[in-house]
Amino acid sequence: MKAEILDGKRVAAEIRAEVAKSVEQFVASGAPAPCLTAVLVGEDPASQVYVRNKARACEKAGIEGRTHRLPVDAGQKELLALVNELNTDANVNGILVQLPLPAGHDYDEREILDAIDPLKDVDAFSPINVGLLMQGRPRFLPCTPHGIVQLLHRSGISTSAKKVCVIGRSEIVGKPMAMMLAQKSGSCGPDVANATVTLAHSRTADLAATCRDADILIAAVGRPKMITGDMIKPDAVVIDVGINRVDDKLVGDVDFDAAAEIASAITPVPGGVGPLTIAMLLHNTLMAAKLQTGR
Ligand SMILES: Nc1nc2c(c(=O)[nH]1)N[C@@H](CN(C=O)c1ccc(C(=O)N[C@@H](CCC(=O)O)C(=O)O)cc1)CN2
Repeated sequence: MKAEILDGKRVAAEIRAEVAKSVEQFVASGAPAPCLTAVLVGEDPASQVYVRNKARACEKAGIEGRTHRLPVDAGQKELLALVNELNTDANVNGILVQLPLPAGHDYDEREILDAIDPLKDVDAFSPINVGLLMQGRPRFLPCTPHGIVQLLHRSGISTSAKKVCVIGRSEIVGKPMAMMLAQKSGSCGPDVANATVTLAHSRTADLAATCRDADILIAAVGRPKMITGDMIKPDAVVIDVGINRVDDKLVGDVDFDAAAEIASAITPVPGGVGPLTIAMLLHNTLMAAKLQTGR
């Protein structure tokens, strides 16, 4: 294999240790431990795992991690009422609603995310936080794209003047990722910015050629092994955001074996981008607590 493996698990552990140290200092200054509250609707197995992992990660970092579980058919009104209750609970610094909300029960995801107090919106999905990011003056950075920025930065990979292709235009990953990489340096954390970004999607005319033109390829489409070896420029950096369960195994959006023979660096699945999402959530929770207490 030619490519260097970008070890997201290791970088996430490094960030989690840094957050834990900062939490310790925050608490030593007389502040209460930061508190993150996750809301889980229904019993989707993957969502249950993610929420449990978030609570465990909180505990290890000295953050109080609470989970509110609602039945699948709780309904929009009850969910909104819970979000509003958490907004006014002074003991709660960060709120997240685990996505996706259950299908077939008429949940309006947009209305729920809009209702989260922007100062407690540690996922950075609310319109205020998305708008601040668009304007290059973010408050919270969305966790998965921020994790990717940290991984690139800590792996010594610069994006400045590079051609980056982000495949997938989701609100959680694709759109904010493209926005962050296109910003001027310094506005979205470390010096991972100033890229020339293409945001590709299902209607992109010649996706293979578009991908092949990229120095850095970020795949966030949710389709197993969709990015094949022939879509990768020799020596490109490949970041795989996909987590697809196929025959009881996790596979990314990239055909890893083929890509690793062509790329200079690549993230594995599992153990690549995924663990960074939770690390950056802890970072945002501490930030929220600091913003709310003025410390
Ligand atoms: N409210 C949110 N909902 C969702 C988010 C989010 O950031 N906020 N992102 C994803 C799910 N997610 C966190 O919520 C998440 C996904 C994957 C991982 C992870 O560590 N993956 C591991 C594999 C884990 C496994 O065995 O399944 C890896 O890639 O190594 C963490 C968090 C959608 N919903």
